[in-house]
Amino acid sequence: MPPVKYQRGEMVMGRWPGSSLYYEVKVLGFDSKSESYTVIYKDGTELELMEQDIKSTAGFLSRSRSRSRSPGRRRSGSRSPSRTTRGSSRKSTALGVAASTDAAPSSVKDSKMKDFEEDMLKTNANVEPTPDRNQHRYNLRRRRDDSEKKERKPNLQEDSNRNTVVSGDASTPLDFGGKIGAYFWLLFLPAWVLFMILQGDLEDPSLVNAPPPLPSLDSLWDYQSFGFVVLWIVFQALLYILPVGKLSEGMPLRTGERLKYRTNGFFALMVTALAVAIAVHEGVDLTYVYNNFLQLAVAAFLISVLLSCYCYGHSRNANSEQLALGGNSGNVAYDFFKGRELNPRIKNFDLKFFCEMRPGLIGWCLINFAMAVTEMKLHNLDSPSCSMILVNLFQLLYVLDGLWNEEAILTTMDLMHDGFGFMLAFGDLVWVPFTYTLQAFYLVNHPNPLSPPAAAAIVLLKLIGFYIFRKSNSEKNTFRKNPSDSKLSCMRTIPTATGKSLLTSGWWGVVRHPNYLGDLIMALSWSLPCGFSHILPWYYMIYFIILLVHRESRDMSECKRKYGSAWDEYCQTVPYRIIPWVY
Ligand SMILES: NC(=O)c1ccc[n+]([C@@H]2O[C@H](COP(=O)([O-])OP(=O)(O)OC[C@H]3O[C@@H](n4cnc5c(N)ncnc54)[C@H](OP(=O)(O)O)[C@@H]3O)[C@@H](O)[C@H]2O)c1
Ligand SMILES: CC(C)CCC[C@@H](C)[C@H]1CC[C@H]2C3=C(CC[C@]12C)[C@@]1(C)CC[C@H](O)C(C)(C)[C@@H]1CC3
Repeated sequence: MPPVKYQRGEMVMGRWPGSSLYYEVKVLGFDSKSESYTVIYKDGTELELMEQDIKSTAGFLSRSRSRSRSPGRRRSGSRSPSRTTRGSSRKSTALGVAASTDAAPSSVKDSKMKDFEEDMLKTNANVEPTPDRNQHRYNLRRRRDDSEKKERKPNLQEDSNRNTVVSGDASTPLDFGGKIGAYFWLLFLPAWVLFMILQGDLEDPSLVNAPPPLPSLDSLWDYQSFGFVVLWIVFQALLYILPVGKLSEGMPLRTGERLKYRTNGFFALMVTALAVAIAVHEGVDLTYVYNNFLQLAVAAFLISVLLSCYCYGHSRNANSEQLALGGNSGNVAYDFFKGRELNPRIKNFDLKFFCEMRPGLIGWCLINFAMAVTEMKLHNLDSPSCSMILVNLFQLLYVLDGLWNEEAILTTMDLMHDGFGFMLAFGDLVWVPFTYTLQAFYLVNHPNPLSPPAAAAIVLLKLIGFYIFRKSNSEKNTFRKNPSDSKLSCMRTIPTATGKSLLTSGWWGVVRHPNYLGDLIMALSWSLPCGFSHILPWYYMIYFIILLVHRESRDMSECKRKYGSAWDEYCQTVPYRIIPWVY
């Protein structure tokens, strides 16, 4: 049995799960089975922490003094993470290092808490002084009371049977149907892409039709297509590593470290556009993409499988801090699917960031363009049809916007929380370029003439969706990068115990995911130009509703875990999730 490093009653610094912030906590006990400590925070929140998430108060303070910054303060530069300066409605947040107990729920202020508060006051005398400590409130929700605690002791084995993962410091429920679900998705997703591409080729494509006959294995594989996909990825990788463009910092990791990312996506798109223009001018025939769509998709699929295997292997050498919460269940299929490592890198080359923003996203535009060229050739047109132009322009705008604001991706769920495994590798390299292009693919053989008023109405819808999407993403991104940015001076916020606050006005006060709302309106405008004759071009809309509803609920659980009662307060203030008064 390992020696017990921290004793019952000892005051130590405990890391708040999922963040790099440390709070003063009191050790209540040690569980030898799970090798975890039960600790209590000042508001009565009890958690089980592993030894690596605890530091002795003395060592912690001398270290943070010598650097003159606590982990919490490091997060937001020289400001204390909780310092709020604007808006009378703004409440202050709890501090990473020391917080008053003013707002601890009265129910938890029992005698144990009183002793504890006294201990805390003594310890706080040693803590770095903070400018507005007295205003701070502790708004963590008490996780468990004593009676519950008696019933449940942390146990790794027990948790894994219950479909939860104990990953470093938090119990994370398994997602996507757990272990069985992972097998299902691993088989279903590639089969579904194959099915849809085959449907798109039919004269009467309908998702409710019987599946088309399976093509022979021979016809799926093509060396040339494989070569083109490899070349494409290598070309994009070369553009990514060029020392052109900004080096942006990601959000702080659990270790407090911030990774650097080369955000030159817009430049990469421009260079690619130039290269494609030269190639077309030199006689390269883009109808190849339409004629070999299936073979190109199969090649991309094989590459995504190889990449996922590499990432799974790579994660074996990663330490627990580098693993994603939730991709570390011990079940090979689940972890392979969900991704174990948060930021797999080859030197400074970030695989997740690169795959999410470059080959698939830029490939999406190239494929759409190739479909427009094919439509013109097949139907002897001087220019693509109005529907094809709208689909191309709308989706190009979406990608351009994503690459122009590439830095914003660093605050999204995928970058901050998800591991990089099959789901994202396949999603980025196959799903995005070969299913998001299905509307253009469909239009090649299924023209849908649009009247000018119909086209104008669709353009208006797209612009409304885009406005909501862009404004809300920018609000959140600006706020996360610099909470005291003058552009947000009139915004109301709710403070949380982690030092971050939640916006409750502007778009984030309308619904909890205004960016999803804008995205959904845009998705509608992408399907409308294809008409209502078939369901295939509506696949994106249907998939997107499912994806965003699921994503929203995943984000809800994650935010509840991170922010506790502050999140509940936010949900009360902003009751609708995505669509006002509907959902
Ligand atoms: N086209 C596609 O296939 C596709 C698919 C998925 C998503 N998307 C788009 O990608 C973008 C990113 O989506 P995402 O799923 O990563 O979610 P997101 O909405 O960008 O990020 C969610 C995170 O925002 C923070 N947050 C939540 N409420 C907040 C508030 N009131 N104030 C401040 N911060 C708040 C929380 O993180 P912290 O508090 O930790 O910062 C939360 O975890 C969206 O625009 C979405 O529409 C597109
Ligand atoms: C069913 C699975 C295979 C699901 C796979 C999901 C991924 C394809 C998506 C998850 C997050 C998405 C995303 C974009 C593209 C699709 C995903 C990778 C995005 C890069 C599209 C451009 C946007 O501007 C964006 C940068 C906001 C966006 C970020 C999230």
